[in-house]
Amino acid sequence: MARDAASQDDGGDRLLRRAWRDWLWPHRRRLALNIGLIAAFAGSNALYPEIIRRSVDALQAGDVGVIGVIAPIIVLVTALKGGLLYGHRVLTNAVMAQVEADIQTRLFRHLVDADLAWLSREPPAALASRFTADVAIMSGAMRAVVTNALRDALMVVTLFGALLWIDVELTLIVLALAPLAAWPIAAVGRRLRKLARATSERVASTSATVVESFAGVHVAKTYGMEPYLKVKTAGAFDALRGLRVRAGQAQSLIDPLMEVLAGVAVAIVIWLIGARIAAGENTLGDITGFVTALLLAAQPVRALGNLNAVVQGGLASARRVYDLLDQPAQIAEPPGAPALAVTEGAIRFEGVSFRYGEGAPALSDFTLDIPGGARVALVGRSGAGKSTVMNLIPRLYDVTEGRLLIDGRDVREVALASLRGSVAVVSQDAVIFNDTIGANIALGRPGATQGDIEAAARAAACHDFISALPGGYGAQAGERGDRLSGGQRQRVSIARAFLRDAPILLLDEATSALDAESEGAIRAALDRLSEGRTTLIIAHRLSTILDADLIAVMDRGRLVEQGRHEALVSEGGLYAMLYRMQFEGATG
Ligand SMILES: Nc1ncnc2c1ncn2[C@@H]1O[C@H](COP(=O)(O)OP(=O)(O)OP(=O)(O)O)[C@@H](O)[C@H]1O
Repeated sequence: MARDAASQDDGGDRLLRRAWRDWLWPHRRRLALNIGLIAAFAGSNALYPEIIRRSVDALQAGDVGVIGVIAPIIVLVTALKGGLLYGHRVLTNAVMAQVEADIQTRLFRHLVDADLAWLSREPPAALASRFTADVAIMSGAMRAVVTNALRDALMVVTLFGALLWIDVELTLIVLALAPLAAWPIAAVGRRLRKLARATSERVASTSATVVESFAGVHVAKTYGMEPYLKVKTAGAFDALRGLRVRAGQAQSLIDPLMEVLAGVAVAIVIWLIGARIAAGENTLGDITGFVTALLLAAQPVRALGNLNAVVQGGLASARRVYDLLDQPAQIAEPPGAPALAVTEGAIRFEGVSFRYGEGAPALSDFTLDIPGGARVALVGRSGAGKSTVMNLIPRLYDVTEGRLLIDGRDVREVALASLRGSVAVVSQDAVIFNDTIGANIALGRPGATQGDIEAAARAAACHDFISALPGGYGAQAGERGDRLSGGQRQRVSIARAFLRDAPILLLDEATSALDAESEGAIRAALDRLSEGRTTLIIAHRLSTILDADLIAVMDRGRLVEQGRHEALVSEGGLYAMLYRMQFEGATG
């Protein structure tokens, strides 16, 4: 019944087969063993009606001695059932926990390798909800299908076997009622699948709202934004509530419907057997055995009806998980791509155009030659495209038109790891992970020794403050590095870049002012870091600009001027204007 309903919905059947092949088939041995346990359980369950029929008939015939035999048999059968059920549950749990971990691992591996352009479309918390909420719903549905559904189906089959054994004609009459149940279950299933999809999307956006609220809690509190956040989240929670109420209403139909149908079946049976007993064709044992089997079958039949709801929810979540897994990475290297061996470190943008998605171009016909080892300052108004230039070098995005060459090689033709390994980034918001400070520096070069890490920290002027922390390099940096000050975070990220020792350095100078001492330490560290490396700087300080070998002035995605400070000032163009507005009178 569950499959019927699923197949009527677009791709449901294919999705089920795919989920089976991807996640369950690898565990087929343990699943087969589990099915054996369930079959044995269902088989022992079907012995009940026969035991009851015989005892009632024997008791009615005055054979009290039979109780001495029946009672131990009942204990034996229930003990067997108990043992089988225990094994089945433990095994199911182990397999499904493994399946969940498999899905999460594959999803994560796929996502960390995915393109930035595509990853940044969804808030991190919404992505995270696919790992937690969607994977749980999906594995819950699989658990229900491979274990409960099989167990219930086997129970129904064996109990109907028992019914047939007792009375073929009556069993066929009862079976004739089945199609009456199938139709509403399928209809409810289709509705539930739609609601499940909407619910999963809501859960994702609600998680994003909640996480965003707490991530920006400093600003939220300072600006007294609590009422705004309360209203915003209350709306999201209420929308979720609405969806759940509607799903609950649809799902609640199934049980009562099955209940009524079971009542009809029992009534028909009692009515027919009553007539037959009166005619002397059936015994009281027959009716008791038959009704026992029927009542025993009612529960698994009902569970199968409800299973459809779970399957539909699982399919909706599986769709969302596969939507991510099926997204191919556009930024890939050609097979057998050679490693990039940087010799000079010369970078050439050759007629590069680039646009993010559908918007206006962020770069248009941008051509710039950066000699190896040069320090180049990118200057321009906000939104001019400076960060975009930086993003293209390690191929966070690919150019839409033109070429980007490093030492004469197109970056799209070399091994991605070697390209990224040749680049170190120090950005304004130093990205610090929730790990030890030592581990955060070590990210610069996996496999670095403690000695290397300390040398990098010394070069970045952060060894002293790290050593003074309780725990030293083993001290925790906190969530997003919040146990460190802004200046300390920046120095840790500079130490990471020192450790990386890459020939190309991308610097986004911090705009926020630090205290003079911190500022001086960072500047000195950055100067040391950029020595002997091709360095691109999004410059915010006059001193950086004055020191630059080349200033590239950008306007609306185009390179409009280039040269050294004095020459550009005397040209009297955009640079001269920006310089007058921002820096004149400043000491840098
Ligand atoms: N992820 C993105 N998706 C869509 N558009 C983007 C994205 N990042 C930047 N843009 C757009 O591309 C253009 C160039 O942005 P970019 O960040 O390169 O400018 P910028 O010169 O670094 O600005 P700022 O000095 O303010 O950091 C802008 O118009 C911006 O709106």
